[in-house]
Amino acid sequence: MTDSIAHQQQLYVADGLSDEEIAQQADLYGPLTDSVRELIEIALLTEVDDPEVRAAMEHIESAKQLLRKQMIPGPYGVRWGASGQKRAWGNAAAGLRNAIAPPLVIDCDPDGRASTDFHLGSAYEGPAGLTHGGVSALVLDQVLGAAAEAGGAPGMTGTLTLRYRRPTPLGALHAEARIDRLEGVKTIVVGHLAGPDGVCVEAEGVFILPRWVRDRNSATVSDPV
Ligand SMILES: CCCCCCCCCCCCCCCC(=O)SCCNC(=O)CCNC(=O)[C@H](O)C(C)(C)COP(=O)(O)OP(=O)(O)OC[C@H]1O[C@@H](n2cnc3c(N)ncnc32)[C@H](O)[C@@H]1OP(=O)(O)O
Repeated sequence: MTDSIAHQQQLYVADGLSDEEIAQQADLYGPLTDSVRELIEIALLTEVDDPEVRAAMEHIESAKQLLRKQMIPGPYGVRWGASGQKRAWGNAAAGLRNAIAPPLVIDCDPDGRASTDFHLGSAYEGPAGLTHGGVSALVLDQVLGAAAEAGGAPGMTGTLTLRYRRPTPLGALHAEARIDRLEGVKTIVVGHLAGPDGVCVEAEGVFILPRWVRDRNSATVSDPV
């Protein structure tokens, strides 16, 4: 096993937290994340002058010092509580503790579908007034991956193919995906990102459970009890 695979495995952790403990953490850290996300937008758009900017930076420095007192060595990884509740709170698209995530709250259906309504503010701009194409890819990667996982055929993104049909505005957006077909270990998922005027980006993704997970799963199935 390579060092890189061993490192990945260590970041999938069953930490045994109860649902109540997870809810407490979500209540504590979720609003912190929202506040930092708002700060990103304000820092981007503020037009206050020198004294206010310097004063604000001092407040931000104090907040950083307070929060730094106790830290996860990082990254957050993926954790499961005692009831099996999954927390991918560091996820760049949907993580509850990640201020750069829009965040996506994705509805999943066990028939292999996923969808989300979300809002992209000024921090996601690419062309003037429009969503950055890489951010559209981030969103679609996550939603297509969630559909694969919801349908019981999860995987890492092997290939993601996008067709940008029309510019994606900032603001209120919708993304959805469904499993199109399974081909051996590959899950092929299709989906799109839409704005108020219709579909902006179409996507097809090939999701593959990494070999080390497949090997572990087949070893578990065939192990004598
Ligand atoms: C408990 C742990 C769970 C972990 C999983 C859970 C994930 C839950 C995700 C939730 C939602 C996340 C949504 C965001 C998802 C990301 O952001 S993932 C990050 C971006 N992706 C990556 O970094 C992937 C990097 N690449 C890799 O790790 C490996 O190349 C892959 C993709 C896992 C494939 O490796 P492999 O399993 O060793 O592949 P291999 O056995 O050689 O080939 C198997 C089959 O796949 C085909 N294939 C191989 N590579 C590719 C490719 N790139 N494209 C198309 N086909 C390919 C082969 O041709 C072969 O096909 P068949 O011959 O069977 O027809």
